Amino acid sequence: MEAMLSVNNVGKFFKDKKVLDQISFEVQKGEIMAILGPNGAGKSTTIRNIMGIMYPDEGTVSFHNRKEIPRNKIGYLPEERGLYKNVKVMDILLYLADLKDYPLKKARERALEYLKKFDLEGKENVSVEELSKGMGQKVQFIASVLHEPELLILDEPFSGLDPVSQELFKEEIRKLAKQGTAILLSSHQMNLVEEMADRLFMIHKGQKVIYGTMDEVKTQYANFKCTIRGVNDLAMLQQLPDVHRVEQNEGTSTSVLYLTKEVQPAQWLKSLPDEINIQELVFDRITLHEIFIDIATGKNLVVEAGDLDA
Ligand SMILES: Nc1ncnc2c1ncn2[C@@H]1O[C@H](COP(=O)(O)OP(=O)(O)OP(=O)(O)O)[C@@H](O)[C@H]1O
Repeated sequence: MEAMLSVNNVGKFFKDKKVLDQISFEVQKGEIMAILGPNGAGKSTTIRNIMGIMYPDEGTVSFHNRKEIPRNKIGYLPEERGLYKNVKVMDILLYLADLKDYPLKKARERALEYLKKFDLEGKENVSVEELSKGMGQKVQFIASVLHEPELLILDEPFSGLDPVSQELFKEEIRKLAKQGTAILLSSHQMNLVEEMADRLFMIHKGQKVIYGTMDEVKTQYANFKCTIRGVNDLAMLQQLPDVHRVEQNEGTSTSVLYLTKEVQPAQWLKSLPDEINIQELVFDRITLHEIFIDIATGKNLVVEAGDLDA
């Protein structure tokens, strides 16, 4: 795979506080790479260092192995939304495309296609201030991709979108990756990340905690869990083999049994005692959402953490 963007041992200080420490990852051509982490973990600072809004105190950022980051090859949807208010939609799109040296005729054609695709047909002469929040976000997304960037950085692209618009964005992001765009996606919506990302980098307190493909992360970090509906005694469940932790929510008859890494699913299921009350049983792995909460809170659902050497 071809690395479009390489972040190498990046460190960043704000006064005496080190907010990024030895951050290294790559974004490859045609992949969706997610950058995740709790609030204040360092995601935006990482992105700002990539975008040249600020510069790393340690380490390097390179694009196609070159230190010069060509701005016209990058598309960026920042977390802070906001386009010039008193300008027509098409005018702002063409202005931004022109800043990226993109041919205007082609930009206009692509803008009209995108407006149609995002249900904004006929809005090209509407002033940006007349758009709803979601519509404004769609226009800003269009602005970030209009010039056919090789690397697209999307900071919380789904926030504030209705489910239909989320689907449109998802579809478009997947399509761009398929066409070869390298995509760096920052999002707190774990279900969407789980669905979309090929690889992920998780940062916590400015340091790497997970880096690998979604499959590797699931296999290595997402231990199995078994959800049983049925009235059962907590102590009995806790004594079952390979049970790491049991959660029972008050007022429901559902128990979630978190299992150890070594568990053999088929053997474990066979070993369940006859007296256990099972109305429903689901056996699956913990979700990315649970992995995230585990790391952010130290809840210890994930038994081991480290590098996947992806
Ligand atoms: N301009 C700044 N001056 C001083 N400290 C800063 C500055 N920008 C960010 N920080 C600090 O750097 C750390 C990382 O912040 P950053 O905004 O990168 O986190 P984040 O992962 O993007 O969080 P969120 O999910 O809340 O957007 C935080 O401790 C934050 O307080």
